[in-house]
Amino acid sequence: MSLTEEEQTALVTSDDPHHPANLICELCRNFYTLGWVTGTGGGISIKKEEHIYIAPSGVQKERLEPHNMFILNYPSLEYLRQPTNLKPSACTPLFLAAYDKGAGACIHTHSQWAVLVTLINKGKKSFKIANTEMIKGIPRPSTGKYYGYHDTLEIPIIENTAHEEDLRDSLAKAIKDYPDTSAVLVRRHGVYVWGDTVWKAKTQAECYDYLFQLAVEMTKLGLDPAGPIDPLEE
Ligand SMILES: CSCCC(=O)C(=O)COP(=O)(O)O
Ligand SMILES: [Zn+2]
Repeated sequence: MSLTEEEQTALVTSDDPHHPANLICELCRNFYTLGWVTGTGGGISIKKEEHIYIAPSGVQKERLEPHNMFILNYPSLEYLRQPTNLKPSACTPLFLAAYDKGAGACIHTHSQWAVLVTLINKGKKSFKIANTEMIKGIPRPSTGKYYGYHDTLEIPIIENTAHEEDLRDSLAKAIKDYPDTSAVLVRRHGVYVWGDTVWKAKTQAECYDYLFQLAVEMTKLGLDPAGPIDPLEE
């Protein structure tokens, strides 16, 4: 299905700040201040009905404008809009793996806390944390509820590749092997987080980042993030 130029422009033009083309720009500016999307890496994609909005690759994400957005039809994966002289984010195949799981938005961060948590879990295929309030912000699809305070949250870690797009198969396998997960850590690189809606994805990304930082700091203090509550604490 090819759209006229006017139809394509209409898909990225709106006064509504919640329109995906506007939200991606706003959220990337927000994520930039958190150190999640500096140096052009990282980003966010949003799905609105059958339209997937994707930012361009290799551009400063905090300077994006709505007319820079690519739009893919889902599930046909046909591009409805491709801005000239730009390439879609290299994360596109990874975002699609999250959409295949029913996500409404997917965030990729290069947060140093995400990177560090993969390094303190050297040689391990996952990161675990328990007995922490912020775990309660993470959904657990198998129960239809959220994780509880005393639950152990486990996030898979996959190995980085030279090119972002080559992560797709291992990310898809991690999603299959960890059906309760809504995030995949990429060693020495960052994290992918997805949610049913853009706001859920954002909340979860914030909770995960908090938990990654906490785990790094706990480990530095000789505490085990997945360990039991020490009775002497109370
Ligand atoms: C310095 S960024 C290296 C590539 C990367 O990790 C990444 O997330 C790229 O994303 P883009 O949307 O710019 O293709
Ligand atoms: Zn990346």
